[in-house]
Order: sequence, then C-alpha cells, then structure tokens
Amino acid sequence: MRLPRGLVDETVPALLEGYAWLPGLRARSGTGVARTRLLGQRAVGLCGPDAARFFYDEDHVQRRSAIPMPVQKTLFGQGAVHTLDGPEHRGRKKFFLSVLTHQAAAEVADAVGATWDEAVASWRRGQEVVLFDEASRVITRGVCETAGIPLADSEVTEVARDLVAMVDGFATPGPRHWQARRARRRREAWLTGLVTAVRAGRFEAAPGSALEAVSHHRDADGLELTPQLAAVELLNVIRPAAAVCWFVTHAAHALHLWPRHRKLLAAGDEEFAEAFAHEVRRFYPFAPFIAGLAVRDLSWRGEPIPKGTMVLLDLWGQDHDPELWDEPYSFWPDRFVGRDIGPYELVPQGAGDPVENHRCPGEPTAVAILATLAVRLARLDFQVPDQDLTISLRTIPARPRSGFVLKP
Ligand code: HEM
Repeated sequence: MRLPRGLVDETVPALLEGYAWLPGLRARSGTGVARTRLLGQRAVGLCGPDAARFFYDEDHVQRRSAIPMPVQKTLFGQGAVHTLDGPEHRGRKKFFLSVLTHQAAAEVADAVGATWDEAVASWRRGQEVVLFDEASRVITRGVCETAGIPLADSEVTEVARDLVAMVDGFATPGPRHWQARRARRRREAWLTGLVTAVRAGRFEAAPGSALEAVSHHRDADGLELTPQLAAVELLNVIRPAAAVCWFVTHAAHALHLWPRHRKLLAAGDEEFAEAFAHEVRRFYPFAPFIAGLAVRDLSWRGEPIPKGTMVLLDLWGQDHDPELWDEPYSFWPDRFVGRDIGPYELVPQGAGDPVENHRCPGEPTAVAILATLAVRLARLDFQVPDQDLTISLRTIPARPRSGFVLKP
C-alpha cells in the first residue's frame, strides 16, 4: 500500500526535486498549504505575502533549533545570527546592520568594480574565461578589502573557492557537502586567528571595517563574541557577498538570451541597472525556501499547525507567483522601473524588515555588486563559445552548467 505523500518523509524528494519540490507539493495539496514530513519532522509549507507576515511574526515562528546541523556546518556556521531569536537576535543583528549600510554597499561595489576592471585588463584576446570563477575571485578581493581582511594576491583563488564551496555544498549530500565542511573549518580557523590578533593588538583593523566591528561587538548580554563566533559572523559578511557570483553568472545568462537589455545597461542608466538586478534576483533560482519552528499551536487560514511543526516559507514560489507577477516566467526588468517594492513582495533574500527580523541585511550589497558587474558585462565585448548553459532546477543552488564561459 502506498502512503499519501503528506505522511511520508520528503527529505529525499526535496533533495532530488530541488526548486520544484515545495511549489509542486503545495500545488498538489489543493489548498496551497503543503503538509509533509522533512528530516523526520512534521512540516508545513506556506507561500505569499500574508504567509510571510505570519511566518516572520516571532510569536508564531522561531529559528532556534530550526536549521539542520548540515546547513549550520556549511552555510551559516554554528551559533550564527540565523539561529537566534528575540533580543539575542536583535543584539547580534546590530553588528550586521552597522557594517552593511547603503553607503558601505556602494563602497564594496566600487571596490569590486575596480577589481573587475583590473581582471579584465589582464585577459588576453581569445582566452576562455569562466565567468562564475572570475566573478567569485573579483568579489572576494573587493569584499575582503572593504571588510578590512588582509588578502595577498596569492590567496585570492583559494579563499574564493572556499567561500563558494560553503554555499555550493550545503544542500547536496556527498563530496560537495564534505568539501563545504572542510572549507568552513579552514576559513573559520583563518578568521579566528585574525580576530585574536586584533584583540591582542598584533593587527590593527581598519576603523569602521567589519573586522573591527566584529572584534569589538557586544551581544545583548554585554559580552564580546568568542573569537570563533566572531569568525563565524565575519564569514557571514564575506561568504554571501562572494555568492553574488551566482547572480552575476545569471545576469550574463540573461544578457545572452535577451541581448536587447544590453543597450540600456551599457548606457549607465542607474535606475535600469537596479531594476535589472532585481529581476535577476526574482527570476533566477537561489534560496528556495526558509524554515522555522511553530512556537505554539497555530492556525493558518483554518489549517492547524501544531507546536513544533517545521514551517517552510516558499520564496521561489512567491517570486514566480502569477498572482503577484505578470508573466512570472518572462525575464522583464522593466517591471521594476519606477516601482516601489513592498517589504513582503520580492523575497529572494527574505521578507519584512531586516532591522526587526531575519530578512537578509545584505540586500543593498547584493544589488549594488550585481548592478555594477551587470553594467560592466553589458559594456564588455565578448563572444559566447559553444557550451552547456543548462540551469538544472534540481541542484540547489542552481547555475549554468558551464559556469558561463566567455571569450574576450
Ligand atoms: C547572494 C545573494 C544573497 C542571497 C540569495 C541571500 C539570501 C538570504 C536569505 C534567504 C536569508 C534568510 C532570511 C530569513 O531567514 O528570513 C538571508 C539572511 C542573511 N543574509 Fe543574505 N543573501 C544574499 C546576500 C547577502 C550578502 C551580500 C550579505 C552580507 C554582505 C548577506 C548576509 C546575510 C545575513 C547576515 C543573514 C542573516 C540575517 C538574520 O538572520 O537576521 N546576504 N540571506
């Protein structure tokens, strides 16, 4: 006898089906609310702006104990801001908000742009460049420079590879996952040493840098972070910034498929560049969903959610919901031109208010880096040799298989 899908554990289908898993389960439910089991736990999947408001209410959903250990040991780090609630969370979040301002985003983007220009100047005509790898190195250099983390030219490739590995392997069992764990251990040890040196007066952190801020940050309890935890949170600044290389690669993919957008981007129209960055973040896959635990017995549109249930918020589903987006599977940057984006509308990096809740504090940084490099890509004279540009939605995070090879 086959059990209905809501009663069997869906961890394996989730890993195999990738981005389509939760939207598919919700569609089959008939109510838009998926009932399932994940990692042996009862789970419920919700989608849409009202669901996001419900999910981000701390009286409904907590993050403590919600993030599986394999994800903490690769993507976020143990004890990271992502795993905290209430005053503890807001106390830690202050560090991120203090260093990820709009001005800081513009500075990182300038540094990344300058590093990109240097890299392009070093390319030989006819050489094949894998954009994903090049963008990861360029962003790593730019973000380490602005974060006050010393990085010799000879270290850039290895550090970039490790930052990418932590993101690449968090949702995949097997060798990619173990590579992600090793990368995290290496980089936590590296930055633990750096924070220790700053505190001992053996290294002077640049004033206003993330390194300085994290070394002296005090949590809500008034205590400094342990050097290890400071390293975890410093990585939570540079690791996701380097991950913008996924979006940069998607941007090149979009310009290749829909070259009509090149002209406006190349002309330096800032509003269009930002709209283009938003459309890349909406259209292309990155974070499929986020998860928390029901803090008490809840009810969502009449559907009971018992205490302790894992609550999933379908980000990918919302960013492709035809109720919210005209022709959601058309790549159309103009939809964001002249439009104010509501806090619960576009959700590739979470929803609501980053000061009050877990919404990503790095959105200005991600948008600024992506817009800067998209403009440069649009201005660059290059060819796209034959390659496999397939983006499999079964792999989280997804990207063109070839990494997007270009030939200047
Ligand atoms: C590559 C593009 C990025 C994507 C797709 C992304 C996505 C996300 C998502 C989905 C969340 C979880 C939101 C939630 O749980 O409610 C998040 C949180 C976070 N992101 Fe990003 N992010 C990106 C870039 C960045 C950047 C550039 C930074 C920093 C420079 C950053 C730092 C963080 C931090 C610290 C959190 C945890 C916030 C908290 O728990 O309060 N992210 N991000």
